[in-house]
Amino acid sequence: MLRLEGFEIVLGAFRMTADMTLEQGRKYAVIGPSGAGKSTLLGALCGFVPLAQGRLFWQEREITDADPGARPMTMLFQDNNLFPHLTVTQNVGLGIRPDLRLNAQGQTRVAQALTRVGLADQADKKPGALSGGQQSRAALARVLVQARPWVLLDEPFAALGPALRNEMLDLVQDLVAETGAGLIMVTHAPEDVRRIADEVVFVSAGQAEAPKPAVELMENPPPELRAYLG
Ligand SMILES: Nc1ncnc2c1ncn2[C@@H]1O[C@H](COP(=O)(O)OP(=O)(O)OP(=O)(O)O)[C@@H](O)[C@H]1O
Repeated sequence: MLRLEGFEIVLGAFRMTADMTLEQGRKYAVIGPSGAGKSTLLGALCGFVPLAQGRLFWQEREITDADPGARPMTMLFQDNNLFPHLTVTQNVGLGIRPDLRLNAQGQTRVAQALTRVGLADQADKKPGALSGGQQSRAALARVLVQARPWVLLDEPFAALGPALRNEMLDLVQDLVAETGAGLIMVTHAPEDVRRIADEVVFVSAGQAEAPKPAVELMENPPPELRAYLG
């Protein structure tokens, strides 16, 4: 369980609030207009964006001031954050040790993650030699080896075509189901919400609303959400 208690985030003229509990193992979509604060909210959870007020708890433990690396979450960005000069294996290995000095067990974990995402035969290539979908798979393998209780995705597959994006969403869905991780995913696509989310956090007008069941909300959106969905 992740508890956001009285969050207030202030970045220059921008201000937003959030107060909610996110249950372990559930899948949350974060949606809302451009500039509403979706990425900022994920940044605050990961410790990249400071809180002006509020506290963050994970399973009763306060982690408000914990370093990003000491938090129970991994973040995957749209550009996948792959290092072009490292091989796929090395990029995934970074998820275990930033200095890449992996022991045999670490190397096995990397190999297993690459097999799981279907990249075993691409392990020695550099990211530039992979397709967009394969790059996303490599980034997901790195998330997998980190084995954190929460996976945060910020519009991760927006650059992919619809079929490939659905394939990646299904893979993410399978991975979190296998590992028991919770998922928090920023997306602009209502079809992504329907495909993957249990619940929706709607961010608008300076507030991240507490999650609501996805099916109910998408079938019967309140006026603000209806205006956003168009
Ligand atoms: N470092 C910063 N300093 C000042 N303002 C910032 C900073 N980072 C973000 N902002 C502002 O915070 C607001 C929220 O930005 P954010 O990127 O979280 O929105 P978003 O909902 O993710 O938008 P999009 O859907 O377009 O990605 C924006 O008005 C943005 O300009």
